[in-house]
Amino acid sequence: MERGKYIPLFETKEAKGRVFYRLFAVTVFLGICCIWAYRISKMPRKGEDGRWVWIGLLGAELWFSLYWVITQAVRWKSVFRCTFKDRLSQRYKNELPEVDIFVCTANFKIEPPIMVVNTVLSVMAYDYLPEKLSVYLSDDGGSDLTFYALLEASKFAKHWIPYCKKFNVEPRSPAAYFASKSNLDHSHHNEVWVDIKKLYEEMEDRIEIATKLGRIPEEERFKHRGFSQWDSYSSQLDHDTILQILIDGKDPNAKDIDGCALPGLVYLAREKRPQHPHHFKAGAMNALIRVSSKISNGPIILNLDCDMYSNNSLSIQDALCFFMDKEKSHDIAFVQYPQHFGNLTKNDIYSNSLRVGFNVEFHGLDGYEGPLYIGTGCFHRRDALCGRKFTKDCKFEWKKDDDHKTPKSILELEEETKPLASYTYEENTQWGKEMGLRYGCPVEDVITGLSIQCRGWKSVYFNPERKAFIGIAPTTLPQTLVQQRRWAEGDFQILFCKYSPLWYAHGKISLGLQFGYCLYCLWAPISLPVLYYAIIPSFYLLKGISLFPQVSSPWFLPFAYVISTQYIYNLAEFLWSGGTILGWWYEQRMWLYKRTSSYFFAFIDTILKMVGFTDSTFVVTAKFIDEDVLKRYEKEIMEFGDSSPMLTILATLAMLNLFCFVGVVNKVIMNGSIFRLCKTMPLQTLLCSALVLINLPLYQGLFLRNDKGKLPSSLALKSFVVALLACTSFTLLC
Ligand SMILES: O=c1ccn([C@@H]2O[C@H](COP(=O)(O)OP(=O)(O)O[C@H]3O[C@H](CO)[C@@H](O)[C@H](O)[C@H]3O)[C@@H](O)[C@H]2O)c(=O)[nH]1
Ligand SMILES: [Mn+2]
Repeated sequence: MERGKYIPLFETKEAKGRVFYRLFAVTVFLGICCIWAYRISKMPRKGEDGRWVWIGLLGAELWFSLYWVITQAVRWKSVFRCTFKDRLSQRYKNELPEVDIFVCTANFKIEPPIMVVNTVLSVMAYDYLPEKLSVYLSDDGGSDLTFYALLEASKFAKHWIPYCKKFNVEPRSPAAYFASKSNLDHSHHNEVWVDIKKLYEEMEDRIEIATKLGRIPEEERFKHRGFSQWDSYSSQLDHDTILQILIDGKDPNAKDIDGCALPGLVYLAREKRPQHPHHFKAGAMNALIRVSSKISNGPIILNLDCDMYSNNSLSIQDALCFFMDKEKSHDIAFVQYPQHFGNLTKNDIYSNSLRVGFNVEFHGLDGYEGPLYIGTGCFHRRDALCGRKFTKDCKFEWKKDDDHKTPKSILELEEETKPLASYTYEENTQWGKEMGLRYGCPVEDVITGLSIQCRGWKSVYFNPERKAFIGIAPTTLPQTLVQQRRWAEGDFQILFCKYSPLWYAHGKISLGLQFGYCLYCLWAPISLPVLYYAIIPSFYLLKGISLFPQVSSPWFLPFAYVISTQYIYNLAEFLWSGGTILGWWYEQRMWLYKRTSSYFFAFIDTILKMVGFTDSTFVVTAKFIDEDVLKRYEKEIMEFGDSSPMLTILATLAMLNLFCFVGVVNKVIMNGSIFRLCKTMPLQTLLCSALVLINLPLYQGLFLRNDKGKLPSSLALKSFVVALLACTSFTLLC
């Protein structure tokens, strides 16, 4: 390749068919305007019955419309990216930058150590110069079991990495590799394969036995000095910094069985004290940023959750194409990959795949200054993450002036580095404010990404054919709802924080991206109009009062047009993103459930937090479940299983709609014709029936099931009584 001539390392293509989409969106918008016109012109006058209900409906419809406009922003200007990895390696050969990989884990009980080390092994085996790769595991659980697992993994890596490279295997998480059918069928069923599998299984056994027993074999304890650091350990929330360099990447003797260099491997449990807030994952990440700066100081950082293993051994090269292009890279701060999940059922019963988000919306965000940072599967430029502003003369030289000139012993290096992970280190500094990940928000990732973009940087969304990372999605309804609640709460808080996409970001990022952020930041308040729509029209249906136009009225047309096109378009988008029809139906259900429970509670939580009543926490999502639950999950039977307030709301709403529906059916049987009902109150009838239909699994969970995943009978009784009371008092009083 000719030196000096500019050859791009990546390409950005605009989505096709934008013009058609925009025309379509305009017609829908006209329909929406007609709906407003209907609401305003037909509003009962002051003193007339039903005025407040109409005002409520108008409010809800205005909210929906505003939100619809926002969803258009992320469909308006979509782009797609592709990279040229071969050019990258030709151009830079051995001058590629060092890359530091951060894996976070928090609790060995719900994030099993064997899963964590599989993630670690998958990234250690990246097809990248091992001398330029360092892997850091942050263990917020401060568990010697996790440390033991990592120690085992550091030994196994000496066999695993050369094996992966020799046979060019994918994926490089051993568990995923041995479980994958394609690798079973036509893999090199030779001795090497059998040997490596045996080695893995032995390691797996040792780790799992230790995890089950809750302690490490006594003899292992003496073998490695690292365990002595637990001598002063009192609890997960009260211990000194534990730092252990398991493989020193700089050590010429750190070699795999083939004599090739190994990537660095470091275990860190930052110091924690009960009175001192540790700021959850953000705190862990900031400690890692500082600790790694002393040890390897790679200018590029990859951040992964402990369940997200690498599924593509060339992802680093892909990401570097975005960071190392001579002309287009200077302002790129991070490259975000989508999250994929390996444990979804065929129709994705809890709608966890976030299909449309990753296949449509994120491409839309990428058309502006780029996607949000979503905490995992994201490559960062260290400088940008540490608070640097982007200015026109930010040009990067990737060659590093080596500041570790005098080689130190591991012990010295560890002792020098430890203070960086102490909780006092951050006192009176900008960490958590202007440096590193932001504190105080349950979605530390999104707010951090926003603050980076507000400092003039851009980001890139890269969604390659072969999935780069695969993680674990929640497998029960309560887990999904809790996760969604944390996200909705965090995103809503961003709206009021210093970096609010509404005011602070104005002028710093484009209007389109401001809208893009609002798409997520407004999840919590959208719960209110959804709740309104899920209750009021059904009540009025029961009473026989119409709130929407009749079929014969011309006003019916805009409603019919907007509703039908939106659902058809939504279905098409879902199928196009790789979903199934049943999966779409499940998504409609989860759409409703998230809004009426998670988002609603997130709304309340945020308000309470603002008044100073509560503080947000981070409920870590469980990454494994027991056999019984797993069986139901695989059969796509909804798992309720507890009686949290969120499930109580869902059950009560479902019962309420059932009563209204039964009440109406009863009336029709007694004295009316179904035909007349559909003519006079078509939309209310449709809405109420759809709500009943979508809630079928809930009724089953309340009354028909006997397994452990059903709803508790106390909750069934509660929701039954509350809904009945609500319906009767409404019909009698209003
Ligand atoms: O005190 C804590 C709590 C969590 N974690 C780690 O943070 C990651 C994410 O936690 P998880 O319970 O899996 O949450 P999810 O909802 O699946 O995570 C998504 O949403 C989070 C923000 O809400 C982001 O931090 C994550 O990166 C993103 O994947 C996991 O690796 C945890 O081990 C910590 O290191 N320390
Ligand atoms: Mn997770």
